[in-house]
Amino acid sequence: MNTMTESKKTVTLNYINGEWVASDSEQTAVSKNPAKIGEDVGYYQISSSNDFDQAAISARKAQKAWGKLAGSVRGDYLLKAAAILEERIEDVATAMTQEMGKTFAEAKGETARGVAILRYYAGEGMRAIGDVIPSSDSDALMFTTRVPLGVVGVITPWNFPVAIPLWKMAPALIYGNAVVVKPASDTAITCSKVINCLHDAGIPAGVVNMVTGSGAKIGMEMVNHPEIDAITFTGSNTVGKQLAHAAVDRGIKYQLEMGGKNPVIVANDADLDLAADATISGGLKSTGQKCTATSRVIVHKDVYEEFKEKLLTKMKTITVGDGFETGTWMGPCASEGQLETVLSYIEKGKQEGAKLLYGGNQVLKDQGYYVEPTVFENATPSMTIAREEIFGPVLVLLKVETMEEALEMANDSEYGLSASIFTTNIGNMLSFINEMDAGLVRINAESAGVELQAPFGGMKQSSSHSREQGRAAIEFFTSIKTVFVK
Ligand SMILES: NC(=O)C1=CN([C@@H]2O[C@H](COP(=O)(O)OP(=O)(O)OC[C@H]3O[C@@H](n4cnc5c(N)ncnc54)[C@H](O)[C@@H]3O)[C@@H](O)[C@H]2O)C=CC1
Ligand SMILES: O=C(O)CCC(=O)C(=O)O
Repeated sequence: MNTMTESKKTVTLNYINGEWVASDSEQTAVSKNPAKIGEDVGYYQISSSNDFDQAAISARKAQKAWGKLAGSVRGDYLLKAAAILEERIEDVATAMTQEMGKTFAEAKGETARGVAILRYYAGEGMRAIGDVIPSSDSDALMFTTRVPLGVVGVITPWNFPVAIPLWKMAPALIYGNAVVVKPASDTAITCSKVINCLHDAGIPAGVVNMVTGSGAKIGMEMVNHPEIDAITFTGSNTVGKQLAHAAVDRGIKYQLEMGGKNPVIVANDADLDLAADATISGGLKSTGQKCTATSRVIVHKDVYEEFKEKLLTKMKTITVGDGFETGTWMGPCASEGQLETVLSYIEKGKQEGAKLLYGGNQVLKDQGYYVEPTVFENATPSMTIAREEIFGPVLVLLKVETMEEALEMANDSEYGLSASIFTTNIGNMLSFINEMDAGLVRINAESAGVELQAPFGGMKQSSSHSREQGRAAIEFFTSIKTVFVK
């Protein structure tokens, strides 16, 4: 059981060496429902250094035998976990909607994606892990193989509390690593339900561990711990950079997926209904809390007014509310802190002279942390709302004279995660594919929408220039060994 009952409270436990255990700090914190002020979802452990130490040591011990299993045997555990997660979709998605506010439909979709991730990486256990390379010595055999890194520390955010832990843990595990995961506190309960699926699948004790608590404490201990051989992180740039410095100091491998300020270009030959729908879906689904969310909408002057009208008409139909209620299209911000951040960016946009076209207000104040879908125009590329990641349902319209200017503006960002263009012109498409500095470029499709079997990651400040997901994950979670036999 991943929980215990204490004074009528449901308390989520840490998972260390195959057992659900309370922290020796004897302290817990509450996970709150952002859709209902005052409703507690449950409690999680505020872990101590000793808890983390135990988890890391257990992982080290377990990794030795785990790494020696055949890939197909490791894959069988992932397949079992996938089947269990699939049976528990409603329960896991319920916890997700309660903890971070995503609509129940989105939460079920994400959990189903988690199932697919486990199945995809189970298959990786049977695929090639090396090449035979002709040696200059004709009597020798030379080839590459791949070995696990050892114990991988996994630090995850709250915005995809099932998919992100799984797209990091599943490849780590299939390639023979053990893991210690520290989930975001806001979604610790959801993550514990995912870990419970691996536990119920019978994964050997110590191969998977979860320790909840403060990022500043447990996260930093993780990167500095001698039993941790690599760190994979998704979250803010500030934290990512701190982790990178610490990882470099220790000489361990690290992988960071961080922010985005993702542009959409709407050309004068675009299908404007498609562009407006995709801008809304890409920018406002999950209340804009995706690193791939559309944020800057760069529109050619010839179609600017028509596109704007279509966008506004569609935006006005968006219903904001509790993600469990039928008819809700957009849930609350994930936490009070996140709501405050979004409102402060909206305020800054107004102060710096952008025109608020629609939204901008906190709504349903007495119920939860809700904000209206919001769009600005008359913004300049140097304004804060056009430069910084907002991580909320805020779009910024920018008008351009030419396609060259559009591409230049799209690239004028410290980030380079994802980008879209809406056009019917092959020349525009090709220029965008070749010249857009982003890890994910999408033509006539929204900027969000990552496929688990394809590489995912950003350019510039959006990532550590590595890629996760798909076959690309093997590059981070293994080391190449070149073997020469004579
Ligand atoms: N790229 C993405 O998908 C995400 C981006 N963000 C961005 O970050 C902003 C703030 O969100 P937060 O949840 O506060 O992100 P964060 O970067 O603080 O948290 C992400 C994870 O890192 C952990 N963490 C926090 N401080 C740490 C430290 N010093 N050392 C090691 N681990 C640490 C957290 O506990 C959590 O598990 C958002 O508004 C958004 O702009 C947040 C979440 C996901
Ligand atoms: O767009 C997606 O599906 C994934 C987004 C993501 O990785 C993130 O927000 O951290």
